[in-house]
Amino acid sequence: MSDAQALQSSARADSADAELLVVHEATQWLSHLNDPDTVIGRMLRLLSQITGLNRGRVVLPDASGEFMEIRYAYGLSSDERERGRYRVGEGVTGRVMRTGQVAVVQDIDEEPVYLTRAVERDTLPPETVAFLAVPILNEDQPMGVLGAHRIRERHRPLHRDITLLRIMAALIARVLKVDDLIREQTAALAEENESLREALSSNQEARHGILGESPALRQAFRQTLHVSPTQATVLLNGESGTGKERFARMVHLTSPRCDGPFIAINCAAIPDALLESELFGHEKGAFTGAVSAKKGSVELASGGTLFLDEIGDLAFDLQSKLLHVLEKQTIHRVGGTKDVPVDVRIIAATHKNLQEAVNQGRFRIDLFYRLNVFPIHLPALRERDGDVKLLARHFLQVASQEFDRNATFETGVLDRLAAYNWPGNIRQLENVIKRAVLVAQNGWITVADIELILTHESHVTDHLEAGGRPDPSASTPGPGDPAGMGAGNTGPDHAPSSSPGSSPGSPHGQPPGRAYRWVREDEADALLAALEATGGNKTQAASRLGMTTRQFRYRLDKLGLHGG
Ligand SMILES: Nc1ncnc2c1ncn2[C@@H]1O[C@H](COP(=O)(O)OP(=O)(O)OP(=O)(O)O)[C@@H](O)[C@H]1O
Repeated sequence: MSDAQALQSSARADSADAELLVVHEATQWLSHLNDPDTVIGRMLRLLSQITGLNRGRVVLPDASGEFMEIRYAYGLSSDERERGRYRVGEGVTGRVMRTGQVAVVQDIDEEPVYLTRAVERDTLPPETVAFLAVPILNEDQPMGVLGAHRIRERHRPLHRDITLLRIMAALIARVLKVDDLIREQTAALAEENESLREALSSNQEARHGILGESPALRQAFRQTLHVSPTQATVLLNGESGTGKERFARMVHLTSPRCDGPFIAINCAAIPDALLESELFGHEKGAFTGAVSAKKGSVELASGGTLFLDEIGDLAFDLQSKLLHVLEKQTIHRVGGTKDVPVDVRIIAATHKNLQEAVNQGRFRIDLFYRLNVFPIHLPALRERDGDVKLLARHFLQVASQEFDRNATFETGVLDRLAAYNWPGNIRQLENVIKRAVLVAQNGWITVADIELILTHESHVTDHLEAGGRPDPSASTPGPGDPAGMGAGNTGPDHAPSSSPGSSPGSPHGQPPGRAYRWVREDEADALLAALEATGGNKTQAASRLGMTTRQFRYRLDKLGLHGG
């Protein structure tokens, strides 16, 4: 039966019929339990329209449990609803909530406990008005109050109205209980959903070898996932060893170009004269030694992604040529006469403040704008709250497997590691853990082992600082990579003489803004011992010392050792 039909019927109904009608209708709506606004709203409307119990309201405790507020009502304005706020125990409604007993106020004008707070007296009929309030009970405990006004001079006996209100309160209790249950379950599902989403996203991070829970890292991760599906050029900025290449690979692997090539070039590692042909290729006979034509990295990366590390070190004339690639998607091979079309996405990285390099006239502003379309800052390890311990545990596991050891951190080691400043960031931490695994006695990495390694690290730092350094424009506040024996930047990849950014004023002819670790005489023993232990296998010996084979060879060479 519709509400309108119910109303028509009410005109004919005597008082008993009216009660039955209300109860019958109310139970019909219980199938809409998941919508308490509608169900309770309709119940209150029926009470008013059929039985004359007016301005019905359901008053429930708020989140504090100390106050009650009108949550559902019929015939009250929004102002009146808002005013209907009572402390538990206060007024008639508050008392019903506290005692769990029915309250009958025969004449609201005569009852001092009645507050006249929600509905002002002059908005009510002039004749005597009664107020009835019944508890809404959940297993005998009041969970709220149902109240309504009643004109006292009427034919329906009071006790029948009270009974009707009690029945309605019982039905409302059901509705509210189900609503609570739905809310609880929805919150639990939302929480589960959130943790699944988190797990999924950290799985994705793990899949790309990027570990870390710190907000700073997760922000960089989110930005990366946001930009990767597009074709936008990305500029990664962060100190050495913060994972710029890792992130560049992730952009590629999560982009539509993932099936194409990923080519990485370190602009600081290749002399200017070679870098042009390395990037753009050359034609046969373009220069002495160009015995055949060769494609450059930009061409080789066509259909995929080109990662240009240390872009701040790119020589000025090459900056123009790179700009040309970005603008025209064509390249010009050295010694060539025609433009070759390419389809490449560029990701650049720098540890320098490029904006400052632009201000100082060392970097083209137009190229800067082209590259800086979507900058992502990779936080230094010391800015990644909690990540040192997480990464240390990870590298311990990796190094233990690599060196076939079963190493464990002694208590206190993780705290010591977390307190260190890590100027060489994740690469430095990785190398420190490798070395710790190698020196560990009986499988225990002690605080003393770590102290020793970190002291060595600090000496390297001091050495670098004493040797002069950082370009004030560098974003790196400390030495770029004092990562000790295995420092990734040491060696031919970063040979000072090969840097196009070398400045005559920089110490040892190092490129500005980057600190390099020099090969130390006292490393000779360690190199030879590693060689001996691995039967002369340089790859394994390098790995024992946490270096690449190239770095290992470079050191042997510099120290005049030939290692068999
Ligand atoms: N979030 C990470 N989780 C685990 N390993 C990481 C993470 N970030 C970087 N690494 C590791 O740290 C080392 C340095 O990373 P990467 O070479 O990407 O740094 P980079 O910023 O490009 O350094 P550089 O500027 O010196 O080239 C690598 O061995 C890399 O695998």
